[in-house]
Amino acid sequence: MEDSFMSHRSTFLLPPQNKDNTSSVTNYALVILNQRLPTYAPLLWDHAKLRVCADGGANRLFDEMTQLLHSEQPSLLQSRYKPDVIKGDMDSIRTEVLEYYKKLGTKIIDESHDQDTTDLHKCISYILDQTPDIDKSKLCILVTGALGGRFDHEMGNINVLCRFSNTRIVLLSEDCLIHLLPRSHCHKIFVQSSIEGPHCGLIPIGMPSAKSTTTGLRWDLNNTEMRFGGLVSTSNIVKGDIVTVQSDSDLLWTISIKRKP
Ligand SMILES: Nc1ncnc2c1ncn2[C@@H]1O[C@H](COP(=O)(O)OP(=O)(O)OP(=O)(O)O)[C@@H](O)[C@H]1O
Ligand SMILES: Cc1ncc(C[n+]2csc(CCO)c2C)c(N)n1
Repeated sequence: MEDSFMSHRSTFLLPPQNKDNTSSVTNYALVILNQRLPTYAPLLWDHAKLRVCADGGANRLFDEMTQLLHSEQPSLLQSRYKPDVIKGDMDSIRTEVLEYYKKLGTKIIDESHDQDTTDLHKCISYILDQTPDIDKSKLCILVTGALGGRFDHEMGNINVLCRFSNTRIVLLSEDCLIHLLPRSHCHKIFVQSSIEGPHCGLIPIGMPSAKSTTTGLRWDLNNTEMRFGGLVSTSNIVKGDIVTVQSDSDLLWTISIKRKP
């Protein structure tokens, strides 16, 4: 039974040398969206093997990484933190930023002809195209700037979780993270209490869930129904280091991220 659990660990919020070798994820990719970079962005950058900016996300990398790491010269930092790819409809990236990264060798993919998918969707498609099938189960895509800000963008970003429900994708803000718990699995969430929690939530997405069962929460669900207009589990609290979740519907898991003192 143990093997049928899908495990989740936010080790990407810990320095890479603290990474535990038991994790099923060995390959992180980073997508930077067009919202303020979180203070822990340099950490995510270090974990990632592939770094992609969604259109105006490149402006954030260019302007804000230097503010987060003020120990070094801005120009040095700008050339060190070079994205592998910038992809999107290119209506938000500044010309000077585009030219700067192009000169450094960043691949630029202009998809302004596609006005039916979001820049995040375009970036996820690119990362999946680059990942051999055999490696897809070890891939986890971290997305900064995905929450807070414009509500239509937030919902578009959550829709990407549903559209790519077979891919591990974590949406991040300064204050919390969100990912999908597909109904196909029982889930074991290893809470890294030094950096996340205790506030958390479980939210049915797309359809009501007739039966969800959890362990490890202050207000556990016990074959409980959740639906919008009825009960959804917000403002819950993790009790210990492991939370388990089982449901007949896909659920969103969200947990707070602790601010550095
Ligand atoms: N305020 C926000 N809240 C949440 N996500 C955002 C926000 N702003 C941008 N994003 C994300 O960053 C991506 C790139 O942002 P960018 O501003 O380049 O998008 P855009 O295509 O120009 O958006 P729009 O044309 O709707 O303003 C968006 O596709 C979205 O996923
Ligand atoms: C029904 C419908 N609603 C909205 C859009 C607009 N839209 C959705 S994604 C996107 C690209 C943003 O970078 C744009 C402009 C559409 N095409 N179809």
